[in-house]
Amino acid sequence: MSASSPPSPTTSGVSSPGSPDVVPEWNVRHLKMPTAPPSRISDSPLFRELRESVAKETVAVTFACGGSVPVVPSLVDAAEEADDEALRATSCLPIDLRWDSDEKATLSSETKLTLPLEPNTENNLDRLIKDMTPATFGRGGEHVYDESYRKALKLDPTRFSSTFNPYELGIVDTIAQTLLPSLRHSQQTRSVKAELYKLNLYSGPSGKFKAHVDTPRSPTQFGSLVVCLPLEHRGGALEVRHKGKTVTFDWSNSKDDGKGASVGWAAFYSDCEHEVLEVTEGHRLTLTYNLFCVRGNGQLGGNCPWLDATHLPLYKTVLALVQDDGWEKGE
Ligand SMILES: O=C(O)CCC(=O)C(=O)O
Ligand SMILES: [Fe+2]
Repeated sequence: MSASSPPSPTTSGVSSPGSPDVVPEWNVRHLKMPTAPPSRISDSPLFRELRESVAKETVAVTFACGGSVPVVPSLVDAAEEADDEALRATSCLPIDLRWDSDEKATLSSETKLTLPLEPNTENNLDRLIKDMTPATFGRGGEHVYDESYRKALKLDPTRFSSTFNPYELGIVDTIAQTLLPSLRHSQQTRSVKAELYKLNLYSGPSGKFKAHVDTPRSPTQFGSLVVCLPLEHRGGALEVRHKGKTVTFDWSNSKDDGKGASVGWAAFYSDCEHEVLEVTEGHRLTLTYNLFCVRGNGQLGGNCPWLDATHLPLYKTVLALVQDDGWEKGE
């Protein structure tokens, strides 16, 4: 599944009829920006910056990406109407969240939330807040809790589960194509693995995480993914910075803004400074994932211990063929 595939090749694409090994390619580095179009816009410093940025390494300027997925009560209608399976990836169902409580004798119905919040479930949100613990951060090799720097709560992934799946919605594919584009046509195939790291809650007033850079968990971690679940709040924009540029992801929302519920997401490289601005009202509830560059599955041959070849439909045919006398004699 691919949420955003590159446009088909144009004159700038490399296409070689008769040579199946050469895949037609759309690569932004092959794009020729118009040279000095006869309009005032070409003199604009912004146009010049855009031209220079595209001409340089695209990777160097695309340090973050993100989007939002509308939440709909049911997927069936929209998909049937358009008769298009791909439509399923452009919206998602309300998200169920379940967690373990330390409180004795808690009913499972009390440790479940559906987001956007269903009527009369505010008590469950209160329960979740009680069951979460203060979120620390790394300082000088230690985990510290300092509300003047980070005011948030957390739950470890061993203590909760959710129905949200960034793979199903094409978010992980989009990240791979946007943040690892240079690998798209390399001989080595690689994929992105998103590993759930935490559930975090930044509440108003004054929930925040001041400017910091995340610590990669391993040499293969290249970034982070933040997913903002549909819960009403104001403030709490995420700012991601790299080489003097800032990209802002503002997922604040309320029932009255007429926008409809959605899930916001942002991904960025590990070396980007980022900051969660103060949440002024409500609750900003997020899932965070560590993003790893992993071996892709483009080269199954010889390295696929989990695939049992004896269950492939052609196995018996090939077996019969190699056991045939004629085969051994090379006839
Ligand atoms: O919630 C966010 O937008 C970012 C959180 C963050 O920076 C972190 O958990 O390290
Ligand atoms: Fe962070």
